Amino acid sequence: MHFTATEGIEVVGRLTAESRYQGGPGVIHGGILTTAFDETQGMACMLLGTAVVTGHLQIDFARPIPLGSVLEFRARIDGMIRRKVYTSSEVRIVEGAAASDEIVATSRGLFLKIKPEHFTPMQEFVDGQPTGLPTFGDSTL
Ligand SMILES: CCCCCCCCCCCCCCCC(=O)SCCNC(=O)CCNC(=O)[C@H](O)C(C)(C)COP(=O)(O)OP(=O)(O)OC[C@H]1O[C@@H](n2cnc3c(N)ncnc32)[C@H](O)[C@@H]1OP(=O)(O)O
Repeated sequence: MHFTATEGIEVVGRLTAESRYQGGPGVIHGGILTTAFDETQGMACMLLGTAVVTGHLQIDFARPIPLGSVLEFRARIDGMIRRKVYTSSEVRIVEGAAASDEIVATSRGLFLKIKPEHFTPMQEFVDGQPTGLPTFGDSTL
């Protein structure tokens, strides 16, 4: 996914529901949608200039999303208390047969600010090369 910062602490990202993302027949898998929300809300947190990890994420799947749809995610920071960053996000189908202004799924997530050394104990278990800290704009999904 590629992300763009908009006004305030908000980001927008797009994802095409490709065939390999199928869950039920003809529709996107809920886990893929959940991952995309995680990525989008994590990217919103990056606007704070600090690393975070997801502590809690809850998704409401409001409508089935047909494969082939282009999805637009919007995420923002709702508030911060100590290391806790509260975020929310919603997604619409912006291209494809089911495109409309209707929100098809929503998400709320709690992210925790961490220090980079959070990942140090895990590095020796990585299968392959760790990719390092991400920069704002692109994620691996
Ligand atoms: C270095 C760069 C990294 C990446 C930079 C961003 C990159 C962006 C790019 C794209 C975006 C990617 C986005 C994907 C991001 C993942 O997918 S990360 C992978 C999935 N998440 C994890 O692996 C996290 C695993 N869990 C943990 O490591 C630890 O549980 C945590 C989350 C760090 C918290 O542990 P801790 O630091 O010991 O925190 P702790 O002191 O217990 O609690 C602090 C506060 O948080 C609250 N809290 C903690 N956990 C929870 C919870 N689950 N529910 C509710 N409250 C909680 C506590 O109650 C406490 O509250 P207060 O007392 O302050 O009121």
